[in-house]
Amino acid sequence: MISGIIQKIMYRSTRDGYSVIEVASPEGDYTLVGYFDIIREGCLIEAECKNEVHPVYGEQFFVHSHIIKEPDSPAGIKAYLASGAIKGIGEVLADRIVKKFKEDTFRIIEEEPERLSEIKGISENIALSISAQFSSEKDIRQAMIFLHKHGVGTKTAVKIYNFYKNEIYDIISQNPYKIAEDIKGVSFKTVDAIAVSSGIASDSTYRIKSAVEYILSKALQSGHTYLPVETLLKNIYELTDLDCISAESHFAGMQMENRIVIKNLNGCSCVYLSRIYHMESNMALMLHDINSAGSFRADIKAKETGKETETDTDKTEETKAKKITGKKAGSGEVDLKTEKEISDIESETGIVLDRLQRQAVYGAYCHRLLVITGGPGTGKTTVINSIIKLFEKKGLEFLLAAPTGRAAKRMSEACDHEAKTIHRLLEINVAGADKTDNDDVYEDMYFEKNENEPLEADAVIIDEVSMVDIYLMYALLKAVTPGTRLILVGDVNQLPSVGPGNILKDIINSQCFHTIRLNNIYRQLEKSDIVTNAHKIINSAYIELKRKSRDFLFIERHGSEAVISAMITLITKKLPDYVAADMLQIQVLTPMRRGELGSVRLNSLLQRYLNPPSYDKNEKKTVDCIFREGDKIIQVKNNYRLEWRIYSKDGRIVEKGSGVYNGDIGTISRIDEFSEVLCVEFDDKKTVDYNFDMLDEIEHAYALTIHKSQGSEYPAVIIPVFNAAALLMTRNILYTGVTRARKCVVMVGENKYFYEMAANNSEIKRCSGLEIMLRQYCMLRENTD
Ligand SMILES: Nc1ncnc2c1ncn2[C@@H]1O[C@H](COP(=O)(O)OP(=O)(O)OP(=O)(O)O)[C@@H](O)[C@H]1O
Repeated sequence: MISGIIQKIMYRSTRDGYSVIEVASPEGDYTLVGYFDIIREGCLIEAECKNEVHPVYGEQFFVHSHIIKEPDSPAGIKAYLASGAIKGIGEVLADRIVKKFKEDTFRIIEEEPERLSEIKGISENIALSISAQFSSEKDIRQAMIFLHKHGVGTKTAVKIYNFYKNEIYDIISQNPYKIAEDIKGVSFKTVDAIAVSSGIASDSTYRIKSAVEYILSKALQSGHTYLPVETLLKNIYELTDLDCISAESHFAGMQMENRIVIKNLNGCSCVYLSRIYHMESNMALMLHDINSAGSFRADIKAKETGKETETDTDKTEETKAKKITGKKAGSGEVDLKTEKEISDIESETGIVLDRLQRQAVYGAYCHRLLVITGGPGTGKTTVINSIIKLFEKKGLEFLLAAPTGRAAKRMSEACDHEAKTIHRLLEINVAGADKTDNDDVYEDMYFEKNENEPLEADAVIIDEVSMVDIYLMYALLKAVTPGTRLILVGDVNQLPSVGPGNILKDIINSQCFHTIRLNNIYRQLEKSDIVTNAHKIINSAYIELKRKSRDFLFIERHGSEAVISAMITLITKKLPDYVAADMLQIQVLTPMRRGELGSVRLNSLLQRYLNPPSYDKNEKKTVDCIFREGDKIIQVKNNYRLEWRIYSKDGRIVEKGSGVYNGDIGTISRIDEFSEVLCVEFDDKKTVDYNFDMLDEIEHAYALTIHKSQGSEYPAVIIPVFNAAALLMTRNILYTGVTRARKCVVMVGENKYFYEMAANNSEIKRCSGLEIMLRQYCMLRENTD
C-alpha cells in the first residue's frame, strides 16, 4: 500500500481515466499508473499497487484499487484548489483562500460559503458557485468510495456514477442488477458481486432474469442468435449455482415482460433475446416479401412520370405476366430479348459465360431475390459485371455495396462503378438518433435509409455477403422495398460474419430462393494453384505440398522461432520482388491472436524488423504497444463519427466525411506529442486524426488474424502453420487464409499440421434460426396461396 499526497498528474486520459501520477509519501516519491476517477493534485491517495519495471519509463507502480481523500494540510488544500477542481480558482485565489482559512478552508466552503466573499476577487455569486462545485465533487468522491467498497473497479464506477448520479445508493440497495440492463459494458458478474456485498438474496428474481440476459448477450458475441433451453439452463447453473427448475420458472415472466422469446425450431425450444428474435423473424418475412414482389417501384415511377418508358413497359408486362400466370416473366418462359442482350454482352466483353453464369445474369433480371455463391475464380465478379451491363441496357438503376471499406473498394475497382460500404449506402447518421428505436449495436446512430425512406433503385447488389451479420442485414432489408431486386453475392465457404448470425448459409440452406452455385474454376486457366488448392481444401482433396508451384508454397520449419525467422526473410528479401509489391503489402495471417505465433506477438516482432526505431520517427507509447511513424495499423472497431479528409497533392482538402470501419488498414503518417494527435493515412487516401485517448481503436497490422482478414485480398500472404487448439485450426480458417492471396501464398511450419487443418471440418455450429424461419414462412405462404 502506498499512501501520500498527489504531487503532479503527469498524464491523464479524458476517456478512460488512465493516468500517470507522482505521489510524495513519508517513505519517498513514487510514480503510480492506473485508472483513476477524480484525482486532483494535493489530494491524499491510498493505493494498493504492484511494482513493475517498464522498459522505457523504469520503475512504476500499477494501481489495482485506491481511495482518494481530501487533503488535510494547508499546502495540500492549496494545491487541490489550484488544480482546476473548481472553475474560477487559480493559483492566486487558492493562495489567498488558504492563507485566510487555513485547515478550516473546506468547512468554510461547505458550511459558510458566503464568508469566501471576504477575500479580494471573490463576489458572493462566485462564493456560492465555488461551494456548489465543491459539494458536487464531494458527492462523486463519496459515490466512488461507496462503489469501491462494493468491489467495483474505477472505470466501471465512473460509468455507473455518470449514469445514476446520487440515485446510485437506491439502485444498489434495491436492484443492482438494473445496472447491467441500463449500462452497456457492465457485466452480470460485476453487478452480482455488488448484489452479494449488499445482501441481495441469491435466488432473487432480479438475479435470475439478469443472468438469462447476460448469457444470451454473451452467446450473441459468439455468433449465436439464440440458445437452446437446455444450454441456457446449464449456463445459468454454472453462473449462479441455481437449479434448473427455479431458473426456468422465471422464463414465463420474462416472456410477458417482452425480454425473451421462446420459439420452437424443429422441435427444439430456443430462447432469444426479444429484439434479436424480432430481427430474425422480420428478416425472414422481408426476404420473402422482396422475393415475391412484383415490380411495384416501376409502377409507381410510371404513374409519377405519367408515361411508360420502354423499360417500364417491359416491367409492366412482367407484372401482368405475374398476375396472369403467377410467375414472373422469364421465370418459366424464355425471355428472348434478355437472352439476346446477354449474348451481346458476351460479344462486348469477349467472355462466353458458362451455363450457370448465364443463369445468374439472367436470374438477376427476372428474379426479385437472387443468391450467387462460388469459390475463388469461379466468376462471381465477371457475373456481377455482366449483370451491371444488362441492367444498363435495360435502363435499370442499380446500387453496389459490400460490408467493409476494403471489400467495397475492391468491388468498385473490379466493377468500374462506385460501390459503397453498406453503412454508407444506408446513410448512417451519427447525430440525434432516438435510442429507443435502435438496436444497441449502433447505439445512438441510425440509418437515414430505412422502411420509410427506402433505397431508390431497381436493384441492389451486395458482395461478400458471408461477412454480413444480422444487425446489418436487418438494416439493409428494411431499406429495400419489395419491387427492388436484391442480388446477394458471396462465398458460402468463407468464415461466417464476426457478428451474430449465419446469414448467407441460412438463406442458401433454406432453399427458398433462387440460388446459383458457380462451380467452374476459371482462374485455374491462368495456372493458379492458389485457386485450385483452395477448391481442393473445401472438397477434401489431397494437396501434394512437395510439388513445385509458383504461387502456393510450403516451407517446412520446426519451432516458432524458426517459423518467425523464415517469415521475416520472406517479407524483407524474397517476396517483395517476387510479387512486385511493397514490404508492407505482404500480409502475415495467423489463426489466432494469442500465443507464440499469434497476431499480438508477431506484430511486435515484425514491427522491429519492418519499422525499427529511428531518431526521425516519433513514437507514442500506449498500455499495450509503441506506435511509431511509418507503422502499418488496422482500425479495430466501427467508428461512425470519426472524421476523415482526403487531400490533393498540393495539400488542399478535396473531400471530407466521417466513418472509419473495423478492418480499415493504413499507415501512421505523423505523431504529434504536443497536440496529442496520431495521424493515419488509410489505403483509400483518407487521413484521420486520432487523439491520444482514442488509440485503443487501432492496432498494428503487420500480422492479422485470419478472421480479421475476411473480405480483403493481398498480393502475397504468409501463414504460419503450427500446432494449436483444434478449434482454431480448421479447414474453414485455412481456406479463408489461402484465398486472401492474389499472387502468392506461402505457408511456413510443419506440413503435418497443414494436413490436420485441411482435414478438420469441425466448424463451430452457430445457433441461428433464420433458415428454419424462412422455411416456415415459405410453407405458410404456400398453404395460404
Ligand atoms: N466464362 C468464363 N470464361 C473465361 N474466363 C472467365 C469466365 N468467367 C470468369 N473468367 C475469368 O476468370 C477469372 C476469375 O473470375 P472472377 O474474378 O470473376 O472470379 P471471382 O469468383 O470473382 O474470383 P474471386 O472470388 O477470387 O475474386 C477472371 O480472369 C475472369 O476473366
